[in-house]
Amino acid sequence: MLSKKVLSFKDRSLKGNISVPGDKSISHRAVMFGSLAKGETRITNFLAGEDCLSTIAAFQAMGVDIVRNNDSVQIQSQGIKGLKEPAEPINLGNSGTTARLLMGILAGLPYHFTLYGDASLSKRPMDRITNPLKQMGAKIDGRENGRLLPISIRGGNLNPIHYHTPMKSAQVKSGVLLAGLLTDGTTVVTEDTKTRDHTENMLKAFGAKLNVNGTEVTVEGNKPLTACDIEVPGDISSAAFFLVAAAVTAGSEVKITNVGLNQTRTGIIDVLQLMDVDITVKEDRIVGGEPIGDIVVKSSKPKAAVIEGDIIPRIIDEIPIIALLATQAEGKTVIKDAKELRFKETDRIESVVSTLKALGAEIEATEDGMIITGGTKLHGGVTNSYGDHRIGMMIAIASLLIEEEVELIDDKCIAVSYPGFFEDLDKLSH
Ligand SMILES: O=C(O)C1=C[C@@H](OP(=O)(O)O)[C@@H](O)[C@H](O)C1
Ligand SMILES: C=C(OP(=O)(O)O)C(=O)O
Repeated sequence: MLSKKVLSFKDRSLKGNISVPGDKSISHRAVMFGSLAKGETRITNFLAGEDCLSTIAAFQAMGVDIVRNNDSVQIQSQGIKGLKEPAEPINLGNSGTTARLLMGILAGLPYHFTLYGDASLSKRPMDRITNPLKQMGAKIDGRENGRLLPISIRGGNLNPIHYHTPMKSAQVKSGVLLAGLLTDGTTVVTEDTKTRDHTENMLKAFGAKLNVNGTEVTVEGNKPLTACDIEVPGDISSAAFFLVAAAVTAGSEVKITNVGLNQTRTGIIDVLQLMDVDITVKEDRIVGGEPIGDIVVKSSKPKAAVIEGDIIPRIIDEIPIIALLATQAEGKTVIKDAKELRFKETDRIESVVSTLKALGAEIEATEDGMIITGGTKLHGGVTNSYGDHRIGMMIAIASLLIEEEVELIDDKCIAVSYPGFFEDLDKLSH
């Protein structure tokens, strides 16, 4: 039975300060690298969302001692050599990041693994990572020749690789780099456009021999990682929902503190500026190579924009909430070059378009994006997140603009990336 929530937030303005939970991408990587590094790694401000809990469970299944207390995590590891063959299949839940990065690690270990996920993850393409790993020598099989989960891996004896990622994906880049760490030579990964670089930043902090030159990353294999402490910045992808909410509701002013401002993730700030939203950003400090600071957004009169090209990987998870912003902007917004949206928890081109259309927006899907005519008054109705956390949060923010009730079917999936989302929305609502 799917959960259901009736949203009637009409006419609320958002005021106040919050710090959103820890960054999902960084939390995953902290657990993974901490499990590979000999010694004790302590993580603070860890995101206790379902996806990151799947990552913890995967390494516990390989014998790593991981203890979590709310958003603090303590890892005691014997290093790569201490990892054990899990007795049971590994459940990846809903998490694409766990799947693609973990496969890179497992491919380098001399054991057998079986991986599976939920209905959504079982539809998402895994050949983007299994293909390069097979080229490196891993034995991988699964549905449709290793394209889909469940997948089995017999790892070990990998060769290094020079690999150019055919799609703009930090998960693929990271998975290949992690496999490269477990070889005897030098692995080089290149990409057309720089995608999020948390793997590179954090591997350096763990002592890996890694070099970044523009869009080329080189890693030396067979060099042990050393445990270190990781402070996770707030997740700008979670903050994005409240930044847009403040921009589109009257009388609002929201400050998000302690949020990650890594350049490869801050496309949402650029888009808000491009669309004439009143936004101020203040960078405070850099921790583990990751800049952290505060963002303030006030009620605005947004203008439409064309959003395309190299900015897309920098806003890939924010496009659902940007689409909602575009419904309230003056003019026609065009989002292009975003075909990758079709491979997320849902096909986010179809799920965003059908959901916003059902609420009265003027929005059309294109092959690689969407066209949105702004200035529409949204209305109530029955909506479905389709099990996609970012669609669920987009609907909740849309309901702030809607007089009638909005029914949200499957609100619980929001816990994948933002367990306290409705509490934070309540905290800011006046
Ligand atoms: O590396 C990561 O942590 C992520 C990379 C992106 O996916 P792709 O690599 O598929 O673009 C993003 O959508 C996902 O939420 C997290
Ligand atoms: C696409 C996402 O995550 P993942 O690929 O890890 O499932 C997301 O969080 O929006």
